[in-house]
Amino acid sequence: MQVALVGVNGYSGMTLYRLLKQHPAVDQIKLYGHTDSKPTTLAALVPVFQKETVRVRSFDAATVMAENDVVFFATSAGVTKTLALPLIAANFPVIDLSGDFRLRQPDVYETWYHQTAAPVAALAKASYGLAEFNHHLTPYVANPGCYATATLLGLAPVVQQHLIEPTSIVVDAKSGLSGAGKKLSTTSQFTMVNDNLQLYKLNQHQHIPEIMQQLQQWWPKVPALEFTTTLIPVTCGIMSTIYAKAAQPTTTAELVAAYQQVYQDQPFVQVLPADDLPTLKQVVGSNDCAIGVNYNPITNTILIVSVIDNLMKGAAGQAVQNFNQLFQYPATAGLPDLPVFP
Ligand SMILES: NC(=O)C1=CN([C@@H]2O[C@H](COP(=O)(O)OP(=O)(O)OC[C@H]3O[C@@H](n4cnc5c(N)ncnc54)[C@H](OP(=O)(O)O)[C@@H]3O)[C@@H](O)[C@H]2O)C=CC1
Ligand SMILES: CC(=O)N[C@@H](CCC(=O)OP(=O)(O)O)C(=O)O
Repeated sequence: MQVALVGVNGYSGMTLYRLLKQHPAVDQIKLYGHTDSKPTTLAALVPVFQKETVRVRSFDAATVMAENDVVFFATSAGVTKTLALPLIAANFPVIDLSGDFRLRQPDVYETWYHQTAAPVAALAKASYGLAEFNHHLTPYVANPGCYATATLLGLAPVVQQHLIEPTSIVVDAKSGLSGAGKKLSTTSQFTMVNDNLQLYKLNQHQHIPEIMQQLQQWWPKVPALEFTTTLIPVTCGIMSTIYAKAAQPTTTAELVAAYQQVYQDQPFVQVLPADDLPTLKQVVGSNDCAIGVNYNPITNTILIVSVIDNLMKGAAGQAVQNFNQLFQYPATAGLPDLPVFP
């Protein structure tokens, strides 16, 4: 299998390169940059990869299709909606880590991403690749966002089985700094991130419509959700802490059983026993999502804690899961089994 990767010098691209390099079905990885990039090497672009002398060439859609069997785009929002159009027209396999093709409605993308959307005909050819649930992939896979992945995997059982009041979902999500990509900003300087917590994009986060789109497919009665995001001083990891009112009184044991039933055949989702809640260290470096649930009978509230590594399950790892599904490789091929600890 000949694999193309665009955006290798971003955080998700670097992670994807590392995974693809040890994927048993990948024979060669070809790297591409901007359409007007000067030829260079990976070592020159990513100094920590100093041993990697593989070339990085400018992006040209016809060359990419001629030289490869599939292309991964680990590029910033707004790039694939133009660069990928010839690939979509040719039905060439694409796995897109950006948000450009996740939202079905162009006006929703324009509202939340503050830029023009991809053409409607192109959007219609994309499938949303929440890997545990969406198995009918088209050749163009829109890989989910990191917060959306943690939150949707956490909510799926209670939403699909109508175990909560649909109007009562509150999500308090936190992310490490690598979620913001490599570009430095005032809020991402060491002096602001270290020893600090910063709430951001209040009621404006682009993953709100992405989460809603999927929740409403599972249960149209979910009208909205409260969703906040906080930058925390870790490099990798997302913790999505979710609260919802139970539809009727329940127990933690019943909830754990419901979650275990939904995820019993999923190698990358670990449902923890009752009274156990996950930590970031249980998943960082792996492609796992770990989920803990608890019921508070005094307030009739269900608590769900869902953790992932934003660059793995939230980006590159799930992209490899979708690659495995698209080409019918074993689900776990090329994906590490254990987190990095200590
Ligand atoms: N970081 C995360 O945890 C997650 C990220 N994502 C998504 O994955 C994508 C990449 O994110 P991340 O790695 O964090 O971002 P980075 O900012 O770290 O990297 C962005 C990459 O896109 C490349 N790029 C930007 N514009 C162009 C262009 N016009 N043509 C070709 N390449 C381009 C950059 O190359 P150069 O530097 O040379 O311009 C760089 O390689 C984004 O869409 C992001 O939303 C999704 C889930 C989680
Ligand atoms: C910490 C941090 O800033 N995280 C980013 C997540 C980026 C992402 O995954 O966004 P896309 O939808 O564009 O893929 C954010 O909250 O916007």
